[in-house]
Amino acid sequence: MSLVYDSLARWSVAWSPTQVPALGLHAGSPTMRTSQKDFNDAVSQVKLLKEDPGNEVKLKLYALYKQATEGPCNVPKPGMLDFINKTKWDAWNALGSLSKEAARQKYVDLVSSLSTSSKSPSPETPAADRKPPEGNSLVVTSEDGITTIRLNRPTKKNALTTQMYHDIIAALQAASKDESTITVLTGSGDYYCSGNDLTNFTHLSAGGLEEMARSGEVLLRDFVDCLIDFPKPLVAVVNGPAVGISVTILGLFDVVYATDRATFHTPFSHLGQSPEGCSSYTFPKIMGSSKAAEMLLFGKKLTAQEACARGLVTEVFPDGTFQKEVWARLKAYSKLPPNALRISKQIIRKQEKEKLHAVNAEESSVLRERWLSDECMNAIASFLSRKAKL
Ligand SMILES: CCCCCCCCCCC/C=C/C(=O)SCCNC(=O)CCNC(=O)[C@H](O)C(C)(C)COP(=O)(O)OP(=O)(O)OC[C@H]1O[C@@H](n2cnc3c(N)ncnc32)[C@H](O)[C@@H]1OP(=O)(O)O
Repeated sequence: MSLVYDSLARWSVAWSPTQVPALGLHAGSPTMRTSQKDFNDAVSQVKLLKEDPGNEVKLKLYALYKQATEGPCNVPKPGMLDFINKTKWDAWNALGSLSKEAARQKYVDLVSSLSTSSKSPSPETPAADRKPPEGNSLVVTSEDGITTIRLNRPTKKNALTTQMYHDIIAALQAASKDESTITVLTGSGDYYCSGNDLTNFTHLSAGGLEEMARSGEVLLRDFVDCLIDFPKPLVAVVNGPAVGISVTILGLFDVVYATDRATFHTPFSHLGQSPEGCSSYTFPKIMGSSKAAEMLLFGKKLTAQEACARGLVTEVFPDGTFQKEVWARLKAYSKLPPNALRISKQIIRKQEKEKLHAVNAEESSVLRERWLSDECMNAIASFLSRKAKL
């Protein structure tokens, strides 16, 4: 959860020993002097931890630090949409009337338990060497008549940032005009895609939440429109679990190949959201209304085999031979006459294009409303504070 992580990392800058505010101890108490030194040492030690202790621990550290230095939570509760500060406030407030001394002790104990399970880097290790940069979130290549658009944020399970939606649109537009015969969407690492990056909701502009929801609606509509209009064969190479919008848009692909490790999950109700990617239309058509409802309303997660039996997936391959088999198949298909493929694809799509655009516009507009709802806000806050995992 990078947002809270980053935010906590920033707080740790403020924990520099020279900036730590006075702890309000009674001079002359040897126990407390020791405790203060231990506490200050622990504060410094946190910054040397090599391994990320995870958001839950970092929140505990934050809360204990605040309690130890300022006492019980004494600031107003941040608004519901101020996810990060609300999460921090909740953690601090949960400590109730715990004394400063007890909080300091708990902080020291917690850091000490972390230090024993994680080696500190040598002081000269440059920060950049500790966490390698992720590089480009989208990688587009063209080879053997195939343009491949690869989601490339493996450490975030290829969650889609707003920039990635824009980049995919641009990549599809370029692919529609390039020399390739087939276009492929796939993912790097163990996941295909974990859907919309939930931290997209935290990037509020001056226009506030309403403006964010409005621009989200436009971006979603443009993204899905681009898939509806894509003129060449579009293939999904589903290399691992797929969540949310990465699943719903599969109904707009021509062929979907999946590893037997893949799962297909659309937890919209859990998130206080509603279906997109034209799935409210394509899913009932592909698998029948009751099977579609099980996925889109109740968030039933399908195995690759189940998704194949329901017609969402074209074929499932054993994970061990997935890449080899699929790419060999695609290379063979890419030798087919490109114009015939284009014309055939377009005549198939033409029958439904208008309908799909209308469905997309409606789904996007309904989602804009959903994004402003308490149900959605609470679900996202819950994910960001790591209370719930889907
Ligand atoms: C209004 C503005 C919107 C602008 C954009 C509009 C465009 C269209 C929007 C269309 C609507 C789309 C809807 C959806 O896609 S709904 C589905 C959303 N996805 C989820 O709810 C999945 C959430 N993730 C999880 O449940 C788990 O992470 C997952 C099961 C996928 C994997 O669990 P696992 O335990 O294996 O791994 P981690 O949880 O530790 O994940 C590793 C790190 O990756 C981060 N992560 C994963 N998925 C997401 C995500 N979707 N958004 C943000 N971050 C994600 C996770 O937090 C971990 O990060 P840290 O290592 O930093 O903790």
